[in-house]
Amino acid sequence: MTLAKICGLKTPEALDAALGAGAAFVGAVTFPRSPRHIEPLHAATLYERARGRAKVVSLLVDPDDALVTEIALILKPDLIQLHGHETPERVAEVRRLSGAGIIKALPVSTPADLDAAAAYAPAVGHLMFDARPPEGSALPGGVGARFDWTMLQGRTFDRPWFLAGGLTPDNVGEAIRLTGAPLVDVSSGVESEPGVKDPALIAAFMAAVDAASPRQGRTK
Ligand SMILES: O=C(O)c1ccccc1NCC(=O)[C@H](O)[C@H](O)COP(=O)(O)O
Repeated sequence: MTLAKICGLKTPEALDAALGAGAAFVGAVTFPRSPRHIEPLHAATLYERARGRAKVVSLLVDPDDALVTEIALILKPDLIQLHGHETPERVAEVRRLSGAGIIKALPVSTPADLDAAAAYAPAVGHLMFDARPPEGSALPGGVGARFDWTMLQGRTFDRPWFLAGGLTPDNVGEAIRLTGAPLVDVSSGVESEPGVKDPALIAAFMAAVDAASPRQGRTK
């Protein structure tokens, strides 16, 4: 059974589409350079509708202590996704400061990149393998780039892991079948333009995840 996270949700319509389609995780990006950026106070109000329906994830990039504390107090996420250059020590510090679970995203372009996971496992609840963005990319994630998924075949990790990067309704089934990913994450693959989520693409993505990995007992 593969569960899905829809990332970069910043409107009630987009969040409702993800929740209605059965996303297990919903993500708020707080990173001003991103077209998906949402301020902590706005996210706190918006994500109230997700409580008890999906895990609320706050995505941060190399956050300082003040931002971690603000997010923890105002948004109260179930999980913080760290998508920058955070060391294992910094990840442990963010966990302590926030009291939230941690997803550490690791950029992947070669099999050796997967080896970094071992050092993070003690400090995190989840790992995320995301495509390393192309050189010169304005963002460290959410750019629709993918990596060679066959690198994950035969690999095991000490924590549940998300596959991310370039997933779409058309390719997520193949990605799950090739890798056995227990969790998948998508952003630009369910958008009509950068930062604008498309409810029909969200529904199609979730249907494709279900088709590749039926979820037991799901009613919608
Ligand atoms: O989505 C963003 O704008 C973003 C900004 C800064 C760091 C990470 C970001 N997104 C990371 C995600 O969680 C994406 O879902 C993941 O990288 C996959 O993105 P995509 O290839 O667009 O599906």
